[in-house]
Amino acid sequence: MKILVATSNRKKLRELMDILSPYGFELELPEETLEVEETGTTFLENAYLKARAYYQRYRLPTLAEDSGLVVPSLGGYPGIYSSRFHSIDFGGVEHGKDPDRANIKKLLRLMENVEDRRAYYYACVVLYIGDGGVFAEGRCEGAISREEKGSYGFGYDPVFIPEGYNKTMAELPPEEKNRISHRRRALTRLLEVLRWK
Ligand SMILES: O=P(O)(O)OP(=O)(O)OP(=O)(O)OC[C@H]1O[C@@H](n2cnc3c(O)ncnc32)[C@H](O)[C@@H]1O
Ligand SMILES: [Mg+2]
Repeated sequence: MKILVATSNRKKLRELMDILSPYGFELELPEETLEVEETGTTFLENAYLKARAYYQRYRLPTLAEDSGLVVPSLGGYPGIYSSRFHSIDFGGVEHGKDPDRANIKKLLRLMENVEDRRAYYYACVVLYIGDGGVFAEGRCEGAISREEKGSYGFGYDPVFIPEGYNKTMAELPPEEKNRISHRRRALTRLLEVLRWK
């Protein structure tokens, strides 16, 4: 089954493809990426906004995903703001050409004196097929380290230590991340909802 993927993040796309290709899905990138404003107040709303925007443009079954890092001791931040955390309230951090690094820098600074370092990744995936769609969510529990380590993955992976590991997500090879990630869990549930597996 051919599915359009509503994302502008190449690394996210790679992970979605690696997870879904064994199930016979052919993920296609849109000819043109759309600038979709993520104005929703939840991951689910934002995933729908992205899916719907691409569906309206291309009229193909569309998969979108909205994800982020949730840190309860920061009141849930960065949460739905994860990709642009460096630029929102309590003091921006110089963006440069590397928003992921700026986000991490800000997170570590805010957590300098925070003892409770528990955090989780969250992903909401939506398969949109016209009048509506199906969605599923997944979580990956862990904690925020005090320093960056590793170079695999993207986003907050260099400071996210998944539960049961003493390495950061960025130190785990892609196959290992894709086995335990929030993205994997959300997609597995989606396939179950679709009775695909
Ligand atoms: O909206 P699209 O175009 O799909 O791409 P995006 O990167 O903006 O994606 P999101 O809006 O869903 O924001 C997700 C952010 O959450 C963080 N994040 C999500 N999944 C992650 C993962 O597996 N590893 C590390 N950080 C992750 C990272 O900062 C992402 O930029
Ligand atoms: Mg986004």
